[in-house]
Parts: sequence; structure tokens; C-alpha cells
Amino acid sequence: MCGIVGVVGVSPVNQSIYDALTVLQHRGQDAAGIVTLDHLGAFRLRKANGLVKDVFGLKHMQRLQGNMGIGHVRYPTAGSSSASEAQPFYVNSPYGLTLAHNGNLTNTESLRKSLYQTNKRHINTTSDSEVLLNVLASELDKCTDLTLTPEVIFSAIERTHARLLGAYACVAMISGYGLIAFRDPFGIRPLVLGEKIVSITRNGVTSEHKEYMVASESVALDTLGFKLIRDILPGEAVYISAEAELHSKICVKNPKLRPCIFEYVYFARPDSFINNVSVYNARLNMGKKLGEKIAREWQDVDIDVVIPIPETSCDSALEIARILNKPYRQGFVKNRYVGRTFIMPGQEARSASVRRKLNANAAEFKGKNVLLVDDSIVRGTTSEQIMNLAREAGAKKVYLASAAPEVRFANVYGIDMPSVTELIAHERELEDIRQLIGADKLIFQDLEDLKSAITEENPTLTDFDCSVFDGVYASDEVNDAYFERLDAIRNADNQAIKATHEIENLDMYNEG
Ligand SMILES: O=P(O)(O)OC[C@H]1O[C@H](OP(=O)(O)OP(=O)(O)O)[C@H](O)[C@@H]1O
Ligand SMILES: NC(=O)CC[C@H](N)C(=O)O
Ligand SMILES: [Mg+2]
Repeated sequence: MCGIVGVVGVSPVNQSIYDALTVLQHRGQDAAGIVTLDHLGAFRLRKANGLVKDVFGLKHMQRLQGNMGIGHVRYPTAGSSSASEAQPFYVNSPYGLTLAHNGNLTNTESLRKSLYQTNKRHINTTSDSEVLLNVLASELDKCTDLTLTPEVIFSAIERTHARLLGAYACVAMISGYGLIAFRDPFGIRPLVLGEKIVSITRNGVTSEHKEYMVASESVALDTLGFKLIRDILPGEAVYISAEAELHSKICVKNPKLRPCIFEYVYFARPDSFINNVSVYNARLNMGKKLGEKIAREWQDVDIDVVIPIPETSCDSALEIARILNKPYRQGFVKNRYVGRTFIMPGQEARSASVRRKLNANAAEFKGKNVLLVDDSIVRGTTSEQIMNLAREAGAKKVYLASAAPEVRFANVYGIDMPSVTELIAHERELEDIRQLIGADKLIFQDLEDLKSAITEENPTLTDFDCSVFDGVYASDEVNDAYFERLDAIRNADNQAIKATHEIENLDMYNEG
């Protein structure tokens, strides 16, 4: 669930992109990168493993010159977590291209083959995003004129869509031309467009200019003073020239909005709007619906206090407390210096980090029946440890509620859970899960309620990618054979995306 951003400005964009990436940091903590296009048409790239604040020093920022650029924060879902697979990626032909991708392709292997056999293109890493960039490059290469027009760019993107399967929200730059952004035909991953009017005074004359920004989430636009224009539509491509002329076109035949429902549950920041839905309101609605279910089904259960498992569940928990008419208390203190545990690579890191991240405030637990609330229970890493913490802090009974339904199926569209064996709810019913977690009672949101929590905010949005909950995937290639191949690549003992340190310095265009 990486974060991507692109800016076409009238002054240097390095700081804006850096700031936007810090605002999108919750979408990827493994690596970060920025490419700018300088006034000579040269790309300037800095990418490395680490948080945004650690990857970019003063010297990198000074080198990232130019009025146009793109950036990426990475949560690896394919390939390895080596620095050479950090994004953006670059290819020199045609024109000079660089791209950042959020999502996950589901036909990477066949594309890799066809890129070699048909397009004679070499892919230097195991990243699906490098494959994607090369598909775009090979399609742009088919344009016979040396000069690109918006129509020619859109025709290349149409052919790119025809070859790609899976989820992709992308932002790219073509040297000498401008910035492009496009979203897959289902709009699985989010992407928004914003604008800002800036006044520039030169030689005593003031003039107004438009700047554009695309980003994974509207919160990045807000922070940078851009106004949200709209979401980029499923299958739509946007081309913004260096002179800030905006062109757009739907580049697929039958686009159908089917966004990832997990963005609303967990990934996105609450202050973002995705597909015209306030993520915050959606989470309040989730809390309301789950609160009503608890009130209905647990009439005899004596709850003293409602406690969120910070941070993402806080908004839903507040609403559950209101519906149940019980006090809402911050029973856990979150260490603000530990990031999101779910998107850490490897079970060992995730597990160790939960304890470092959360600690119990004993006064809120001692002698009480507590209802703990989480936004989701995926591997159960958080809930298992939280149960112990609550009991050690003196809780009498510990109940647990999840604002999302049971996660029973793998995700192939940009969440790193390719194998069902990792999932605590896979092939397990409520009672088995409850016992494993060690809760006195356990309750999950119903899928229909989760969907309506979002649809109520935008009645035109009725279809979602709910594959982690219902096992229904957007396209046919995601079948048993696909999962067998995926398992072979990342077998049970090796499910984490591993850092391949020995090839860490593969990248050839990145200044240290
Ligand atoms: O069942 P699990 O495999 O543990 O995954 C689910 C948990 O992970 C996430 O928290 P995370 O720490 O990533 O981020 P948060 O601070 O935004 O809640 C999510 O909010 C749940 O708490
Ligand atoms: N989470 C994402 O969007 C990941 C993008 C891409 N598949 C990668 O692994 O780098
Ligand atoms: Mg959490």
C-alpha cells in the first residue's frame, strides 16, 4: 500500500514532494524515493531504504532540482525489500521515463517474459513495478513520431492497460514532456488530483500560475495547500505538460470502480477523502454498525469500558462507546516512535514491535470488564499480545471487537498477505479464533455492514474489492494455480519479503 505523489510546479518541487511523502508515510515505511526533472531535462534521483526523514539529507535535497517531480514511500508487496527495488524506477528509452507505483500486478511473470521475448527489454530487479515501467516504455516506443502529443501518450497508456493485470495507481514523468498519472480499470488503489494557484512576481510584474499535484490520498494535497479537484477515475490517465496544461482520457473500454475496501478499514488516514468518501466518517459508521451489533447480540454481557487498540481503531471505538453508552478510555499508550506494525516486513519484526508500541494504562483495566476494539484482526499479532497486556494490567474480562469482518483470504492487490496460512481467521470459525486469541468474547463486523458504512457516504459507490473478506478477485488469473505459483516463490518458511542485502547496490542511477 505504497504512497505516491507527483507535482508539476512553477518553482522547485523538492520540498513539496518531501513534505507530501511525510504525510503519506503511513502507507509505506520501508523505503522512500524522489525523482525531479531539472531544467536540462535530466532526472535527479534519490531513493533508499528507510523513513522519509532518514532517506533525504540536505545534500540530497539540494541535488533534487527542478519544477516537476514524483515521489514514493514503499511497503513491499512483490520482489524483495532491497534498496534497489525502492522507487521511483527509471529507464532511459524512450525519451527518459521514471515511474512510481502503488499496487501489485498479478501477471508479472508473463509480462517479464514478453518484455524480453517481444520487446527485448531487460528487467534488472524482481520488482513488479520495474516490469510495469518497462511495459509503458515499450508501448511508448511504438509511437513512430519523435514528438509526443497527448493523444499519442494516451494511446500508449491504452496499450499498457491492455497488457497489465492487477492493481496499479501510477505516477510517471517523461523527460521533455511532463507528468502522467493513471489508475487501473477497477480503481483498486486510490489516486487524487489537486490544483493550486500561485502568484509569481518577476521584474515587478505579478502573474498567476497553476500548479498540479497527484497523490495517493487527499491529505497530501491539504497539507501542501492544494485543492482537491477529484479522484482520477478507474482506467483514466492524466497528462500534465511542463507548462501545466492538463489533459485526461479514459484509456480502457469498460472501467468499473471497485476500490479496495481495506483502504477505508486501515490503510488510509482518517482525514483523507477517497472516491468522495471521508475515511473518518466511514470509520465512525463502522463503529456505529458494530456497536449496534454488539448491543443486539451481547445483551447479557457486562461491559465497563470501551478501549481502542491505537491508532486506527480509535474513531470506530469512540462510536461503539457512544452506542453502548459506556465510557471510552485510552487504556493503551502508543509509543509514537514505533510505526505501523502490520506493514513491517517479517513476522518477527511485527511481533516484537507490538509490545514496544503499546503499553497498558493499568488504572483503566484493574478489576474491569473491558471491550477492546481494533479496526481489523489479520494475523492476530496485535490482538494476541494485547490480551495478555490487558490481563496483566488486572482486567477481569477481556472482550474484543473488530470493525472489519474476518480476514480469510489472501490479498494480491497491494497488501502483503499472499498466503492464507498466515491469517488467523482462515478456515476458522469465531469460536476457534476466540480461543486462539484468548479473548473472553469476540465479535466481528458483518461484511454487508462494512460496505454500507462506506456506501452511506457516497451512494454511487456500491462495489468494492473485498477479496480479503470474501475471496472474490477482480480477474480470472487469480485462481488456485496463481496462488500455488505465489506460494512456491514465497513458501511457508519464507513468507516475508526479504531484504537481499547482497544485491542492495544494484541500482545504477542513484546518488548516495
Ligand atoms: O492482526 P494483525 O496482523 O496484528 O493486524 C491488524 C493490526 O495491525 C494494524 O495496526 P498497526 O500497528 O499496523 O497500525 P495503527 O497504529 O494504524 O493501528 C491494525 O490497525 C490492527 O491493529
Ligand atoms: N504496496 C505497494 O503498493 C507496493 C508496490 C510494488 N508492488 C512494490 O512492491 O514495490
Ligand atoms: Mg492497529
